[in-house]
Amino acid sequence: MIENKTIVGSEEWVSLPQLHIPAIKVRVDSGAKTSALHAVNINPFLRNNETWVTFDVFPIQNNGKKLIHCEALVIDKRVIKSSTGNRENRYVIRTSLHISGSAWDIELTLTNRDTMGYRMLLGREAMMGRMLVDPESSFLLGAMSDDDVESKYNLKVESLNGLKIGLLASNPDLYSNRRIIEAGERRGHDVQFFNIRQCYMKLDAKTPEIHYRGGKMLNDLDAVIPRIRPSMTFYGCALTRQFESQKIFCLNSAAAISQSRDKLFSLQLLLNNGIDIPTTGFANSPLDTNDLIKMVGGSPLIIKLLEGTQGKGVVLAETKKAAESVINAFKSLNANILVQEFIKEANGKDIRCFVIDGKVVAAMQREAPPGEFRANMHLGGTASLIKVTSEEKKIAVKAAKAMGLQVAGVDIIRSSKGPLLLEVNSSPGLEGIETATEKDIASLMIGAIEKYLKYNPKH
Ligand SMILES: Nc1ncnc2c1ncn2[C@@H]1O[C@H](COP(=O)(O)OP(=O)(O)OP(=O)(O)O)[C@@H](O)[C@H]1O
Ligand SMILES: [Mg+2]
Ligand SMILES: [Mg+2]
Repeated sequence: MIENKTIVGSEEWVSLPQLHIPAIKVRVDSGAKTSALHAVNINPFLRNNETWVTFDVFPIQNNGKKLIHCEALVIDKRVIKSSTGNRENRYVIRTSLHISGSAWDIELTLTNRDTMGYRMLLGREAMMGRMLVDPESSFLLGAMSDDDVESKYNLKVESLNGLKIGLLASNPDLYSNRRIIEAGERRGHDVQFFNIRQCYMKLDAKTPEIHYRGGKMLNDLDAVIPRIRPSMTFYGCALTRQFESQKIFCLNSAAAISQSRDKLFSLQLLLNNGIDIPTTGFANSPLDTNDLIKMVGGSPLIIKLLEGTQGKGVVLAETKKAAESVINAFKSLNANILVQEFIKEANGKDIRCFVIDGKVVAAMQREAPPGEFRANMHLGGTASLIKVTSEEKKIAVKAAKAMGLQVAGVDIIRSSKGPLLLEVNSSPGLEGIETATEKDIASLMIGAIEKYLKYNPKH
């Protein structure tokens, strides 16, 4: 019966019209029993008491732009062993396969293995009685150029006017992240959320790449907004650096973010740029504790964990004895700390200046709840509108510039000696400041990207 069978190569182009996939390159694999489709966002739902699935397919290899939403009736759920030996419980659907003028129904399992090079695998069940494989050849039933594929998918027509912006963060439901996406879309851009943990990259001189779990490529973004939480600094900065090396604009560079995460380094840098800070001491050994306390003017004094955030690692030691115990306790845990003169006259208040592209776009005062000296909102601090002086504005702008940050939350404390810089944040939160000032900060952040990229909306 060999005469009636079509000879195919190890790769071929097919189409799946019921799924609205006009062309997809398959790996012909007679070693696999069932055929598989590389799908993401696979979600079951009930329709007329039957289980269906919705799923997304990126049908074109190395193209993260073209996405097709599919739905199909589930005919089975099966444990499938992949070529690497992993077992996975997969949905099975039935759909019509069109290949070189013939069509027949095949079963397809849905899988979202990232590592699958081909978007579809054609197994022996689908080929049974119809095909013979010549493993040495490819595209015996017809090759397709990139242009052919593009025209099948109308890729050129589809392109948006706006910018493609990626938001690199950890939690899409966070107020700040929701606002950034919303503001970007409102200004006509395509803003997509990417979980930092689900991005991975290929370092290569000729074809460097950044991928997202599920196979999407992120190489074609126009800009990236990194919003890296402290626990993700190392990986998040490596990822941001990779975008930079691929000439994708990042709203805050990896270098600026990583140096802002080192409190000591930041304070040194700020001082070197002529910005005043509360007198600060740092020592490696507990043997120097006594002198360190003296250096910053004795008690009461502030002790800060270098890795602390949200006020959690900041302690006020009222007496010299208390200071010694706390410093030595931290040291015995091998924690890195700095000690700092306590600005009592601030009365539990500090000022947050939000700097974008060299301008203070909003400012608020934060006030600690009664009995607390730390003004952090996470610790119950309240925010209110405040008019900052031109000196304070200058300090904030200078600090952001010294740190190399296009977007920065600059914290200033009012002392009897004048305004002093406390710290500079590279992923400042939007909720407190937008609420207190009723300013659309998210939109101003997107505006900074537009300005840098010289983007002109074509109405
Ligand atoms: N030297 C100081 N004198 C008086 N109050 C201080 C001093 N340093 C910090 N504070 C208060 O404690 C709060 C927290 O300190 P700081 O901002 O340095 O650390 P953090 O909030 O833990 O860091 P991050 O803002 O990065 O989360 C400040 O907002 C301020 O209200
Ligand atoms: Mg702070
Ligand atoms: Mg900080």
